[in-house]
Amino acid sequence: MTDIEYRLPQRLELRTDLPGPASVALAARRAAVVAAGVSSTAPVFAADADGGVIVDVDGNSLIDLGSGIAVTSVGASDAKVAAAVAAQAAHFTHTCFMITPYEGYVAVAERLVALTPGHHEKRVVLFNSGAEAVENAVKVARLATGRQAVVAFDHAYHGRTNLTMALTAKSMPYKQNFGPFAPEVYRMPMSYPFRDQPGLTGVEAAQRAIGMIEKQIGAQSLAAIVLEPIQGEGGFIVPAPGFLPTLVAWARENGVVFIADEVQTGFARTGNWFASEDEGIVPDLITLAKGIAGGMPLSAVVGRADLLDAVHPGGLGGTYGGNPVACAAALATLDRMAEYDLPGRAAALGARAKQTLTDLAADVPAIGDVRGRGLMLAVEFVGADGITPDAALTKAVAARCLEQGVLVLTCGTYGNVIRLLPPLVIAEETLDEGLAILVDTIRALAGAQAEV
Ligand SMILES: Cc1ncc(COP(=O)(O)O)c(CNCCCC(=O)O)c1O
Repeated sequence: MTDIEYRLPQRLELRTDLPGPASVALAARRAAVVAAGVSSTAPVFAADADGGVIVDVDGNSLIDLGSGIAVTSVGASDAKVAAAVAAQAAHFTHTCFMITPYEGYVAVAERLVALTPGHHEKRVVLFNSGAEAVENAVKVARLATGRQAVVAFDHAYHGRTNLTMALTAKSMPYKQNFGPFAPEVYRMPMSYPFRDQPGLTGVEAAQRAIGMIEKQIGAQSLAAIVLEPIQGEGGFIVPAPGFLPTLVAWARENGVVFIADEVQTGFARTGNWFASEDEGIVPDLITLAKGIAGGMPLSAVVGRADLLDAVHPGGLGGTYGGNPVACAAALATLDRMAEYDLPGRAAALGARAKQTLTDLAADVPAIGDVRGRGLMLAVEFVGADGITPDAALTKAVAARCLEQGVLVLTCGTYGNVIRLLPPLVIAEETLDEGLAILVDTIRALAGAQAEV
């Protein structure tokens, strides 16, 4: 693997309690002006970040195993990305591509056409957030097919706008009391191998969903299927082999647009450029965001030219979509990902990390499942019966890791999943140190639980 140079020491160093005094003071200022609906995992405020560490305003250096939710794959201050951002901003920060276009947008589109699965003619539209990309992919599918119905799956997460809330499965905290939600969205059962009845194959799980689609909606009324190749917020659910290809084949046979939502799985996270490749599927449309631009807000819909070009001129856009500074960051980010071979790095580091967690699971009954690919890994916690979700233990593990200076995130429909999303440029030693603290914490807390 490529040696990576870092600007900050890639170490865990705690100088104060967490939060330290400067974070406490900032928290008081925050409480006076920031809406209570915006919550934060860490009780500290960032002052600097690089590679696999975040330094807070009190000088504490934390190990970051979250990447700001799978965003800072190349780190939060990569030198090439920072230079590209500064250079672009010194020329122009915005002209609005719908008013005065610029090369950066076109160059990003060219890279995405070349990088994404499939050798068919493609088109690209750029936006700002993942939800915006998903919204627009559904718009395109509905216009191009003349149909209205959209299928999403159990445990899905697609965003916080009205349509993407309708597509998202979990009510609290994403949807509760925010309705009514967009109509013509139907939810189908997912392939969730750890929780499906034993022996349900991916093909059988797909056929179960297809049967329900044909009975409840009718293929001729269905515009699109929207699915994350590995479900993120819902719990890093990796469908059984065969699930995705069976759904894609059925969609193709019935003129249904298959939208792969790779906002969280995309850009080397799972050990390939895109998780769709892991399953050998070629989506009709693919939604992208998060890792695309080194932390700058940028998202995209990439896919079949006949679908995207079916839209009338002016039908797609938005003021900031494909902002030039974000596009400059994206080009530098994609260069870095190739230079460092981040798909290969994610696969290699992820395999080692997954083995560490799998070995741990053999000793810890509270771990019901270890799953994921590349550096998108998850540990699902269960009770003594081996299946009842244990959200309390999950929360305690994450909190205890944070007290020790390791930032891990949780997720899952049942809140019982610890997920690992480290920056893909994290130093091996830093990842090993963070993993060791996570392992020791799980042993201590799960072991204590087992003795109760
Ligand atoms: C698959 C998938 N599609 C779409 C989205 C939405 O992307 P935006 O950029 O947050 O709008 C996501 C965002 N996931 C993290 C959201 C966290 C939170 O808001 O609490 C995703 O994972």
